[in-house]
Amino acid sequence: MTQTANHSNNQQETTPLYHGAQNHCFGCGTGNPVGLHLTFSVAPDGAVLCDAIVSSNYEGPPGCLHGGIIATLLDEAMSKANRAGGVTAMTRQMQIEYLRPVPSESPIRITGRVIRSEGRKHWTEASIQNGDGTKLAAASALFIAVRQSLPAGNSFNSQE
Ligand SMILES: CCCCC/C=C\C/C=C\C/C=C\C/C=C\CCCC(=O)SCCNC(=O)CCNC(=O)[C@H](O)C(C)(C)COP(=O)(O)OP(=O)(O)OC[C@H]1O[C@@H](n2cnc3c(N)ncnc32)[C@H](O)[C@@H]1OP(=O)(O)O
Repeated sequence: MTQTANHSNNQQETTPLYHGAQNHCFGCGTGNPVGLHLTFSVAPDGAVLCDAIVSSNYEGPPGCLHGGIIATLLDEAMSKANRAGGVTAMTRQMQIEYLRPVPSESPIRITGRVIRSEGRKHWTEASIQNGDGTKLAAASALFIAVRQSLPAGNSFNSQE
């Protein structure tokens, strides 16, 4: 489980990225009791932001998040950057740089953005910063838009 954090360096006007679906996504699903329950907002330039405090239940080294969880946070941010642009896509390829340990139980900011799109291919980037704005981890990825439409009643990005 993850708490929402308030970053003092949050000076941008952002809009919450809603999705009405009670899905089981480990990153954002409200229907997943053991998920991270991340919530994102969208900045005017289309980047998505999530200010969070991630529980020590997701640690690897003492006091630090597990690398797989860090990958999840970055993956989720890039997926949400696509969603903010109305694109439902799955991760095809992802590269991660683990620059510094990411602390558990401490405010972090996760940011994602779409860099370039060509047909169904969407190249994205994401990063995690600590409360001081130091970059702790970064990722770049290729997402491919899914051919299937969302199942009925799955209102991702709606405000219902
Ligand atoms: C199953 C869908 C159900 C319906 C929708 C329901 C829900 C929506 C689903 C997801 C989004 C919603 C919630 C978000 C959830 C999680 C958030 C985090 C995101 C994830 O965690 S998500 C899980 C991890 N993720 C996977 O589990 C993917 C497994 N994978 C696949 O399911 C296929 O791989 C797929 C579908 C991705 C693509 O498969 P495909 O057959 O449709 O597409 P194809 O292979 O033809 O590639 C198309 C064009 O990309 C080019 N291309 C390919 N690879 C390239 C490379 N490396 N470099 C440069 N170009 C490349 C080709 O060359 C071609 O190019 P061109 O069109 O120009 O020829």
